[in-house]
Amino acid sequence: MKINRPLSPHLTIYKPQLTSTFSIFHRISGAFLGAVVSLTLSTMVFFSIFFLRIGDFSPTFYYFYRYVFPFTFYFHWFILSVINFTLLALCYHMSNGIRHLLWDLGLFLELAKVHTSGIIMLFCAVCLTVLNIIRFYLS
Ligand code: HEM
Repeated sequence: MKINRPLSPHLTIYKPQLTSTFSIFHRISGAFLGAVVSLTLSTMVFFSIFFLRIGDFSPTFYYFYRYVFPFTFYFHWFILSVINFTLLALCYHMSNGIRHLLWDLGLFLELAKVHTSGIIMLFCAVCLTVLNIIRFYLS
């Protein structure tokens, strides 16, 4: 029997909520950070093995820069976008992660406090991101 009803979890009929939106972005930022970390590590492993320098993960590795330089020269806009986006994801994930850890301690679990801590978390995440991006460009 085919019933033409929407499937659970009915995302399209829900009014967007602060709680669910922050939760979804916590997962998305966690997955994004995981992808960035594993891609960075696997690139380093690849270069280490490729030049028979197995186990050398040092970013001061000469050949790493020699072959990566042309790429960074032509695609610097892409690399800078990934770095800035990673900083945003990390600052958001860390700020919201601290909020999660406070909940795990049994703190701020009332609905009003969940909303207030969400606004504070967003403010901290934006400030941290801006400060980190300024620091990145000044260094
Ligand atoms: C590169 C660093 C990080 C990566 C790759 C990462 C990745 C992840 C992923 C994939 C999840 C699962 C998300 C889900 O399934 O909903 C997660 C959850 C979590 N992360 Fe991170 N994370 C990182 C850094 C941090 C930092 C710095 C904090 C600091 C507080 C943090 C706190 C948490 C917490 C508390 C959870 C559990 C949230 C829950 O109970 O649902 N993470 N992380």
